[in-house]
Amino acid sequence: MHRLILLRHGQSRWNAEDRFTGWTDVGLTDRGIAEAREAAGLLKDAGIDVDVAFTSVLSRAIETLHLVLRDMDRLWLPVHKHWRLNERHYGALQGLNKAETAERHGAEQVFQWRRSWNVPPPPIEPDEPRSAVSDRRYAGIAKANLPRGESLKDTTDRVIPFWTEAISPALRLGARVLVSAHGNSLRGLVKHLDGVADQDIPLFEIPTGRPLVYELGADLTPLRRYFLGDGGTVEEITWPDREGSAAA
Ligand SMILES: O=C(O)[C@@H](CO)OP(=O)(O)O
Repeated sequence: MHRLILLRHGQSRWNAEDRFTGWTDVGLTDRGIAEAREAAGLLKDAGIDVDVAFTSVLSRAIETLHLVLRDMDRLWLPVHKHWRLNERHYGALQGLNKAETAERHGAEQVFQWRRSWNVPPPPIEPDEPRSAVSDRRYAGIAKANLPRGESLKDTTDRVIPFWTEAISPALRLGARVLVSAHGNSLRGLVKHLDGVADQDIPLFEIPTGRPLVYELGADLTPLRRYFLGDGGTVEEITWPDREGSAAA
């Protein structure tokens, strides 16, 4: 059996302020730091160890990973950072308050932007200061390939090549893998792993700082998936049984 742990970063400053964040690089709040440390405690209590970690190039996921590895006494493990694990790029919505945006554009429109499978947010202009074009961490990516606003489908489409080329080979070699990333990049990965139907993914939320453990078969097919809870409890995830869906 292979084991994969997915971890959404602890609460960020903009989570706390209810702002669309996306590729904006904001740090953790005190609560976010506490959540990351609680995640380490849950992993240790469950007897789960890790051999290699992957994260995005955004500070909130990197900081969360470091806090977890430090508390697990595993700071020495190999860590691979990649932009493909970044949060969904929220385009021109980045920086706006979510409740105010709902008042302005309507709750249904905002729900579509936030949770639909394939509705992208309004795009950001490449020459805007908020764009990733001028950010040195993305210097190696062709400008034309830098996202300007992604749907969940767009996000998933850029996460999966990294899953295929980097994460799944590590699992196949027998490594226990921890991925510290973001609400939407992880939702996309879950959708892919479990073959979740498009209409079921909008209601699936990954809480900040709560480890989601996947037990995978030899061919990396999910056998079980569950959130770790206090006192050694687990919360199993099941998906509606739909025709055409590979989900269990
Ligand atoms: O703002 C964001 O980048 C994400 C995650 O916090 O928000 P949402 O959950 O609304 O997709």
